[in-house]
Parts: sequence; C-alpha cells; structure tokens
Amino acid sequence: MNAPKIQIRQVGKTFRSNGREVEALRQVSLDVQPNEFITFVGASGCGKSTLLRSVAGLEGLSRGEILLDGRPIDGPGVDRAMVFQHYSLYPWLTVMKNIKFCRQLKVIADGVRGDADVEAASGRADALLNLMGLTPFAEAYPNQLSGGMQQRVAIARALMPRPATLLMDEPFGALDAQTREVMHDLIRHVHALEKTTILFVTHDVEEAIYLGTRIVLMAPRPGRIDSIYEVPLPAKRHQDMKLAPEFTELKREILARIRETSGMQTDLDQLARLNA
Ligand SMILES: Nc1ncnc2c1ncn2[C@@H]1O[C@H](COP(=O)(O)OP(=O)(O)OP(=O)(O)O)[C@@H](O)[C@H]1O
Repeated sequence: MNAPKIQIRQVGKTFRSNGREVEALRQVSLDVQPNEFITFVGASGCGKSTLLRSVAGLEGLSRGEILLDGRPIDGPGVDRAMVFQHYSLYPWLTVMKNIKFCRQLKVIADGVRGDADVEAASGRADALLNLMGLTPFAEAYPNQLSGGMQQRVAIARALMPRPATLLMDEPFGALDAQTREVMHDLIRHVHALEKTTILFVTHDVEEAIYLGTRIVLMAPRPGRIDSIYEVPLPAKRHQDMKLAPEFTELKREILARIRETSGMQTDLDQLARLNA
C-alpha cells in the first residue's frame, strides 16, 4: 500500500466562545490514500466542516496533528484547494478571469514570470473551461450563469493550480436534483482525470455513496468518527447504480445509523407513540 496522502492523528478541537465550550472533534484518526475519494456524512454539528477546515489549514487544532505527505499541516497551501456551497466567485470578473485570478495573484507574489509560464497558465485555463463545458461562457459574468454553471467555475478555479487535494464542503448543496446528478458525474470524471485526492462533506447519503470510495460517518456531541463504510461500486459509476440492491441497502444502513447517532430516532419513536 502507498504511504497515506493525509494522516489525521488523534485530532481534537474545542471551540470556546461566550464562556461556553464545544468539543467539535474528539480523537479523530483517519488515513487517506492518494487519489481516494472520501465522503463525510453525519448529523448536523458532528464536526464535518471543522475537520475539513483543519485539513485546509484554516483551523488550528486543540490536540493531535494532521500530516500531508508526511509533513504536519500548519496553514493553507496551494497543494490544497477548497470549494464551498456558495460559489464565492468575483462578480466583477468574467468566467475566464475568475479562473485565472488566483494564478495571477501568485504570479504577482512571485515576481514577473516569462511568456512560457503565462502561456502554460492560459492553456490550463482553456483546458479546464473545456472540461467543465464552459468554453462558450468564458467572457460571461457570474450573474449571467445558472447555479450549476457558477459552481463549475468555482471548481475550475480551484483546480487551476493543480492541487493534489480537493476539499469540498457541501459544494452541491444549493443545486437542484438534476444539476446535482450532472455535477456528480463531472466531479467523478475530474477525480479520475486529475488523480486528485478528494475529501467531500455532504448531508446527502445518496451523493456520498455515488461519489465516494469510502464513507466516513461522524457523530455529534462530541464530534467523532462513528463508522467507516467501503463503497461496493466499481470505479466507473453510472446513475443506474443508484437502483442496485447493494446501493439501496448501504443507503438504508447509513441513514439508520445517522438517525441513531443524532438522537433523531428517539424523536421519531416519541412521535410514533403520540400518533399511535
Ligand atoms: N468558530 C466556531 N466557534 C464556536 N463553535 C463552533 C465554531 N465552528 C463550529 N463550531 C461548533 O462546532 C460543532 C461542529 O461544527 P461543524 O460546523 O464542524 O459541524 P458540521 O458537521 O459541519 O455541521 P453541519 O452539518 O450543520 O454543517 C458545532 O457544535 C458548531 O456549533
């Protein structure tokens, strides 16, 4: 087996605000292999976003450590890119300029580069536009695009510096069901093509199974890993697989476990007794 891309070791995170303490993560440990696609599910408040932000280097840890390629993470880096639910595009820039924006900042920070570098960046931006089906919209502004298209621009922008790791926090949460399906196949394609390691947070169990190679189910109060499921699907996915018995059985099992760990099952049982 390869050396893990990411090693999350005994990670703890406690937030303190207004005299209150929240243990967002307790003793979280996980090894992620290169080119894995890990999806995280779990009841609200179980620490999914906190864990993702910690891998991004946006959140300091209270305990433990996270290693990337064997080295401790101590802040954000161009080797990791994050995509959020809200598209966070620059409304005053065209699609093409949005995609190139971070790259341009890096060029400014690093000093003037040669023509070859500028050309390579343009080639990469064109290739990503094409991959995302956005070529006809290169000169459009974000407010002229649908939600799905805006999110495709955000993904293209994240991929621009060729990050080895992509961190996605409910990236398709605001999209309608049909657009989500298209995005699912697109992101699986990106994963295969770019050989990226992906950590993906979602509330949607079907999305977690369809996209993931492994599913990490987290539980709240304190935030922790409850269980890990291998996805019994081949690398090449298609939408009909959602109807396969092994898919629906895994979905049923995970939904039941989320209900149990969230305390929601107790609420549902009480409701059923009231209605009886
Ligand atoms: N900056 C912060 N200050 C104080 N508490 C925080 C902060 N960020 C997160 N928390 C708390 O930590 C816990 C975990 O939050 P987190 O957002 O990581 O969970 P989540 O599983 O992503 O939730 P959701 O599914 O609702 O997005 C929650 O109780 C949350 O209120």
